[in-house]
Amino acid sequence: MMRSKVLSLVPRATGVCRHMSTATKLTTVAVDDKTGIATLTMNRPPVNGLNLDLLRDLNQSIGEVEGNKSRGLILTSSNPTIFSAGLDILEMYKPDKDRIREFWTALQDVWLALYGSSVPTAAAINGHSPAGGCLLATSCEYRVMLPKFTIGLNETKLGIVAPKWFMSSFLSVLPRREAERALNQGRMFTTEEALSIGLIDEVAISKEQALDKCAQFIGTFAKVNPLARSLTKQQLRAVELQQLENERAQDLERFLFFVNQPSVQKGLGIYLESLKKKAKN
Ligand SMILES: CCCCCCCC/C=C\C/C=C/C(=O)SCCNC(=O)CCNC(=O)[C@H](O)C(C)(C)COP(=O)(O)OP(=O)(O)OC[C@H]1O[C@@H](n2cnc3c(N)ncnc32)[C@H](O)[C@@H]1OP(=O)(O)O
Repeated sequence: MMRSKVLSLVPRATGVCRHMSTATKLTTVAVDDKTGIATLTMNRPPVNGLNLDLLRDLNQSIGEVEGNKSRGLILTSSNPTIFSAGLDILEMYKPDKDRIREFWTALQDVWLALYGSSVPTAAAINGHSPAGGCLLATSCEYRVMLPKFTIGLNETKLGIVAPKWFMSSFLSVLPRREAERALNQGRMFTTEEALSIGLIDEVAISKEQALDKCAQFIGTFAKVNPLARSLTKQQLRAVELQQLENERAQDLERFLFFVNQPSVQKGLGIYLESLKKKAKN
């Protein structure tokens, strides 16, 4: 059955996959007709850096999945080695004063939409997932990761501070003691370490297997009343969601103040240079 504007038909392992009405370019949403599960794929080369445009497209795609009665949402990446490199540092380094406000507001929107999503969510982490990438993954209810990649909130290593709501997502997954230590250290975990600490739920040997495992997780809710499930999830997440809703304006001002500090700008510049040098070698 056609559930939205259909742009193309692509066969997948589980059923016929319909590409939904994503007029956007940096994300795609494909709904499996058999399972009813939507796969939201980030596609912003080279590293899925979360810039304003990708954040806007993510927002639109999450909204689309909420609106099209999908049974669940799987978040993944079209890049074979990177889930997301986190926030695009170019948005924060020597920023345009209007754009950076829109950027942070769009990031808040994405977190509120994903962490507060009414459908079951899972991340197929098919590559590295630092900082903002880890935020996206930990906003989902389940995580399956491929071997030999890294995940974590490395902000302190960059001389920046993860905002409270980044920490909320992290704390919804990890025990407090582990989360506190990892945040203070800015620690990046290998796939194997992430599994042993509980930061991810399963390891998969391929992206296809990761998507299948995420679909299996979403399938565990098949016999649960959808309204009861979604209200339960929302009650469990309400405190953190409400806190950001209440403090959005202050959170934005705190971010702007912090990111515009000369020492922070200097640190971001040095970090960007080191990434570029690494890329050249
Ligand atoms: C008191 C309360 C105050 C609150 C204030 C809040 C302030 C804090 C604000 C925000 C929190 C920040 C969150 C973040 O997400 S910051 C971003 C953190 N991300 C990283 O540290 C990842 C950096 N990247 C990497 O480690 C690697 O690139 C990789 C592992 C993701 C991929 O490696 P590889 O495949 O080898 O690719 P390259 O390194 O060669 O990179 C290719 C290309 O892409 C550029 N690039 C990589 N990451 C980023 C990025 N995050 N932003 C912008 N650009 C990036 C890299 O420079 C290369 O560019 P090129 O040389 O031009 O090709």
